[in-house]
Amino acid sequence: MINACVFATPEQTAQAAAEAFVRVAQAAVAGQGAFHVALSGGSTPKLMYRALREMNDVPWEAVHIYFSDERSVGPDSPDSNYRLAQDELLAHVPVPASQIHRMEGERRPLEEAAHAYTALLPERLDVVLLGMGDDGHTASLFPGTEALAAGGRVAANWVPKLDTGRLTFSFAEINAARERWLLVTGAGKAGVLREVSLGQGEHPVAGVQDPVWYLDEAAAGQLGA
Ligand SMILES: O=C(O)[C@H](O)[C@@H](O)[C@H](O)[C@H](O)COP(=O)(O)O
Repeated sequence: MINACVFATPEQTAQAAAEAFVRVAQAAVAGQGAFHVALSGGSTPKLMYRALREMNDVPWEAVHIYFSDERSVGPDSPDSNYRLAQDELLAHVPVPASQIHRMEGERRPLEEAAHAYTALLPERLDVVLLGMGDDGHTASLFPGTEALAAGGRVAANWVPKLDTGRLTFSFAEINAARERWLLVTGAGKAGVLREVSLGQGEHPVAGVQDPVWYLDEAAAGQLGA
């Protein structure tokens, strides 16, 4: 079974994840003076980012932003995960620019970008925020790709079905964090989520250890069926 928080709508799911972000950020800053969090790409986190930018009492001056993956594009590309976070959250909150750590998706070879990003990671992330594709991928760890077995903390990953390279956290990096949050909404994810909950299929997201799932009822619709 999975450790899931289920909410009626994507908006309520996003709000709950944003409220958890505030709580965990406040505790981390009180305890260690900083909060190191890796944001996810894709469309699902957009609602959470919009909820989070309206929240009070976030210790933004002590928050360090990272990214769990990035497309092989520059920061101005509409496909950039960094640009999504910038447009929907970071441009609206007072995180010091020096504390926003972008993956250089435009850099070639991508292996150099992966190596450079590894060098700027903290010893341990507090939270890694992730999504799940309808093929069971998470971050840019796609089924059948080499990065599934990557050592190290950040990998360059060729994704044949997308005919493109990606930068992605390895499972080692994801699972070394203090917490892993999976934000998944929509009926299109329900079938894969059921298989993951039953230990069925070869879904990369199953490699994320002990995540907290933030789900809406549509995505959770086949759990326990
Ligand atoms: O770069 C990306 O696209 C994400 O890192 C990816 O892992 C995403 O979380 C899933 O594809 C879900 O995407 P949606 O939220 O758009 O369904």
